[in-house]
Amino acid sequence: MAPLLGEDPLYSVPSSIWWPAVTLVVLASVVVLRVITNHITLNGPPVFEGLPFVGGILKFLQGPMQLMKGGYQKYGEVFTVPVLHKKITFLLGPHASPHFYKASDDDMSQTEVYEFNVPTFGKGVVFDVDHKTRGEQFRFFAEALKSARLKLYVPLFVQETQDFFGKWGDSGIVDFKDVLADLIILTASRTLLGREVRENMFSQVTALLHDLDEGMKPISVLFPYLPIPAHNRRDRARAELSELFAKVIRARRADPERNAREADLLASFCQARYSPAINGGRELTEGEITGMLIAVLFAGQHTSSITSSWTGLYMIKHPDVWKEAVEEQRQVIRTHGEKLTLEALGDMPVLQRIITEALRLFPPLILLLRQCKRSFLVSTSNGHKYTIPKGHVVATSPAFQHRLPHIFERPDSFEPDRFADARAEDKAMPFSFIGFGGGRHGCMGSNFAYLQIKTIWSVLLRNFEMELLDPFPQADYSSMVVGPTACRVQYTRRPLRHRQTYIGAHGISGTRERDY
Ligand code: HEM
Repeated sequence: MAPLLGEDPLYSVPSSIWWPAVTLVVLASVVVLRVITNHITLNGPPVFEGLPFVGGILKFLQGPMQLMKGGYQKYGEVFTVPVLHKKITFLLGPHASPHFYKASDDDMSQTEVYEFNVPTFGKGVVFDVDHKTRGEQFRFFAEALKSARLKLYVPLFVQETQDFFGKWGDSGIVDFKDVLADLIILTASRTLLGREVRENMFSQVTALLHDLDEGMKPISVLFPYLPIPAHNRRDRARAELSELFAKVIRARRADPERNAREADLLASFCQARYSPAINGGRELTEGEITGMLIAVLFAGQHTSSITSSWTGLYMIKHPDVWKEAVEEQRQVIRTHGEKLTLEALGDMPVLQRIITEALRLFPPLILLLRQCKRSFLVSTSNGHKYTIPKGHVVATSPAFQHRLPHIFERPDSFEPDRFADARAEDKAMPFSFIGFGGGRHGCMGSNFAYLQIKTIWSVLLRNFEMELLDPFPQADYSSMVVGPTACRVQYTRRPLRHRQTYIGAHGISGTRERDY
């Protein structure tokens, strides 16, 4: 006879035992399901996770460089790491990444992945507006950074840089990461924010920008509005900056002729108008101008000062390269005279390659991100094909890609000539060198940055000898924008001498040394 319900052995087991058992079975099924779904996306990328649920986040906590190294070693150029509720797919190398750079904003969107910037940049600009409005706002950036405007910025870079190093003594000890950050904020203030800020309210604005900067913590990426002291200070600083800039903008607009004479980004923004099809062709509001000034400052400030620092550190570490750069300065002086002009700065291929090589080895933006809105196919260098599903966060990495030996020969060594015509390693495939990103959203300030960094190093190469007092620094991956760890440099002032051929009295010619 079948046992009565109450006699079934299962029902006689006390609930304190079977509840945990049921929970365990449910949990185990969820884990198995999760492992299966992670792997069965049709032709999807391999999943680099390890322990289900926590593996991805544990790997992330080791730092992105370590994570990419592990994933690349195991799976190659394309793999997915599940982190909390997100799936991050890495495309490492130029074979797998073209779509990342070329796709439209509707297919590969920046909004979701960069919207943590909204409390800093402000409402109504860049990552807080629809794609069409953003396209227009980026047109204003492009207008303000085109060659004709850059020509106006160069004398301001030169003036600020000469004044800054003019205050250095005959010898001293500095850390580039600090001093060059100070200098870049001066040049950026003058050329981007304008004369009023630089001349009348520099220390006030710098203090507010500092609070804004300090309000951007790694936690801000996930929770930008978390009520922590750093975010509170950020919000107060943002509000004060709005008030200050609004006054400056109003004064500029009250005197359009004076505004038109000013050589700064603010002047361009004060004159800019949306196209009639977008926002009815109106001019930018004070809030939009403020937000765009902050956005451009954030895009160009740390990135430029960090790249200036690595450029100098590498030149000092490699005396042959330093010598070649000094020799180029002599040549430029012979051709263009002593004044640093747009043309003179454009005639420095050696220094240009040194900067590019420093940026290859240590790009300050180590991860570039997009949200995939429409699935797409990628191919790797060895012919594997994967479908990247809609909904994934997609990442590329200048820092990781630039060290791949099939893209750059001896990738860990400092060889500026890899960018010279004879080697042209960056030209072998599109999107090989991505220090400035590339494609649709490639850096709009790269020419501005090169001019700024070349101005700094022209002045330094012409006036100082330098020596590293500490071991060559590492990259400090704890910062959002990655720069060098501390490193002291000893500088000694020396005028640059160059041999000049002359024709003397009675046609006697010879050479003599000249000081600069
Ligand atoms: C060495 C210095 C610099 C580096 C390494 C750098 C790097 C980059 C990178 C990697 C991107 C692409 C971001 C992405 O695809 O998600 C970017 C975009 C951008 N950069 Fe730079 N940047 C530098 C200097 C500057 C400067 C000085 C300015 C302005 C004065 C600037 C303005 C911009 C703007 C407006 C964008 C956005 C372009 C777009 O989304 O269409 N950058 N930069």
